[in-house]
Amino acid sequence: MQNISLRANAKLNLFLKINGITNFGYHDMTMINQSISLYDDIKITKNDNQGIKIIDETTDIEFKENIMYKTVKIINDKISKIDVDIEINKKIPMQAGLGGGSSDAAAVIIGLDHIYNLNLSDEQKIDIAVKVGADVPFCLFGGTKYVGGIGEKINHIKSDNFLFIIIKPDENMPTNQAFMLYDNSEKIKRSTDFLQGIKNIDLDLIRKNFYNDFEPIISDKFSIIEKIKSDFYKIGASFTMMSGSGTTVYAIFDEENTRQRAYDYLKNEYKNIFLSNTTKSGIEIVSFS
Ligand SMILES: C[C@](O)(CO)[C@H](O)COP(=O)(O)OP(=O)(O)OC[C@H]1O[C@@H](n2ccc(N)nc2=O)[C@H](O)[C@@H]1O
Ligand SMILES: Nc1ncnc2c1ncn2[C@@H]1O[C@H](COP(=O)(O)OP(=O)(O)OP(=O)(O)O)[C@@H](O)[C@H]1O
Repeated sequence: MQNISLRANAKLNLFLKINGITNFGYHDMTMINQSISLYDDIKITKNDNQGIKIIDETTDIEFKENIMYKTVKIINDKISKIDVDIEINKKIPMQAGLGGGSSDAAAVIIGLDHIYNLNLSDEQKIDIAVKVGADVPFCLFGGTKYVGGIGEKINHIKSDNFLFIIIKPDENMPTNQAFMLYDNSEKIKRSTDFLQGIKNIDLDLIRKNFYNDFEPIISDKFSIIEKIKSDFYKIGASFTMMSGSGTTVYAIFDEENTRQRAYDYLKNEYKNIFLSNTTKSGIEIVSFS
């Protein structure tokens, strides 16, 4: 195999609780994550001993700063010599709580495993993934997952197919700063007890019990979060919440008609607005040769 094209799907956090700080400074989390049909296109092509090249005309990220470069380097240094050109067409908004960079990294792990016949086990993939970023293990699998630890404990759960609208406001929120704001804030006591034994995620459960510990803190900083939520509810959303460390806000709609009407209306006010559905995996292989 000489090349492989993949879709790296974004994620939404349907539920996010921060349990505390671990010994090495990262946070222990309880999350329910969902991969969605908003994706970056990635093409990996073997080159002839030309090293690692990232071809990206869609962002200003310096190529050695790209999370995909870091990912290839880990595999190159620990597992097998890698010489590839990686082309990316970036469509997932950045610093958004959508796990875009993490999904690109996961696509690189899966793509290299295929074209270099590395035969990596799930454990080996997770091991590489967690070195790159806390959200990368989830992105390797995607679908609907109960995620624990700093992001490396992944368990499958069933869920409905949800109809989303996603709005990314102009404001950005770097993840490390969001955790710092959380650490310095007054904590709201929350419980994850109700999650014990849950086998199926449906809209009713989400509406009654789900929350995101980052939401009140990031909403305090950016009033646009509450404005988007209020606009979503006014136009018929069944549930709306901020994703991850922000600033993206998503809404779930019961009916396709209501969602389409809401989208047609809200797109006049918000330029980064996306219709999106659930996907069963985080990374999809489109073609190879
Ligand atoms: C907020 C979430 O996006 C929710 O899905 C993730 O927990 C964050 O995952 P991520 O962006 O892949 O995180 P990383 O790139 O590994 O880390 C960015 C920064 O977030 C903080 N961080 C991240 C994950 C975690 N469990 N505890 C942390 O404290 C660390 O300060 C780190 O420097
Ligand atoms: N391939 C990439 N895609 C996106 N960001 C990248 C990439 N490589 C490096 N980065 C850097 O990582 C930063 C944020 O990454 P990303 O978009 O994954 O975060 P996010 O949207 O906050 O997601 P989350 O908080 O859910 O992990 C960007 O500002 C950018 O500088």
